[in-house]
Amino acid sequence: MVLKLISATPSPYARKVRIALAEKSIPFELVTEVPWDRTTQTPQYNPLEKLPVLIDTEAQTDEDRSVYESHFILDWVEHKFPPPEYVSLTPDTKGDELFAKKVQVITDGICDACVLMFFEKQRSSPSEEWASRQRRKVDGGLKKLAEWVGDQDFLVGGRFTTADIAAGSVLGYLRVRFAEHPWQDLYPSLKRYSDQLEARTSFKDTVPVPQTISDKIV
Ligand SMILES: N[C@@H](CCC(=O)N[C@@H](CS(=O)(=O)O)C(=O)NCC(=O)O)C(=O)O
Repeated sequence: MVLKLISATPSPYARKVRIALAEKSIPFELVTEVPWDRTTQTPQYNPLEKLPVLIDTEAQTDEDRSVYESHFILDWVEHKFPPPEYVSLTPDTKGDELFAKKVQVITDGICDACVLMFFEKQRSSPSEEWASRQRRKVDGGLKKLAEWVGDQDFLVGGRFTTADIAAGSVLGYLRVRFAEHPWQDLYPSLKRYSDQLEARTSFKDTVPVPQTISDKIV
């Protein structure tokens, strides 16, 4: 199977997929773009016009060719590349597996609120109410994440799983996109947890980088 990933340098959602593929030693071609620029390829592969999109270049049908929505891409990768040939990123018990999906609900929700805040700030007259509503979601999500992490090294089952990929990706995104957010002072153990994840090769190789958006968006 020859895989191509459409990604963007700051994307916390795409970073999840890049980390998962790296941790499972699955080779892929990385295509980096800006999904808001008119040159984006995403509409060819995702009706929602969002990245990341994982493309199975050898698929027999268009339907099978594109995999989109980061949490689903992670499930798809785990399904298509199972143990023992590939490292498992899925927790061992059904209960832990369900919890790992719940973690992604919170982490993706924090990312979604960050993206909405980012674009609200681009508007000629940003709504303070709207921005503070999104900020509450970020703060509430981080509080929950800190509660779940506690003083553990991994979120579930005592080993590295998709839950840690999702949590590490959103914390790494905050470091770059919302450096002024005081989460590292508020939650020292969450900072310890994030620092430890950022030391993994798969994280070192995928640190988010801001992008330049050429076209008008909002
Ligand atoms: N829920 C989606 C969110 C993906 C998403 O919002 N991607 C952004 C890029 S980034 O925010 O991740 O950098 C995008 O393609 N936005 C284009 C658009 O929304 O039209 C996922 O988990 O994959």
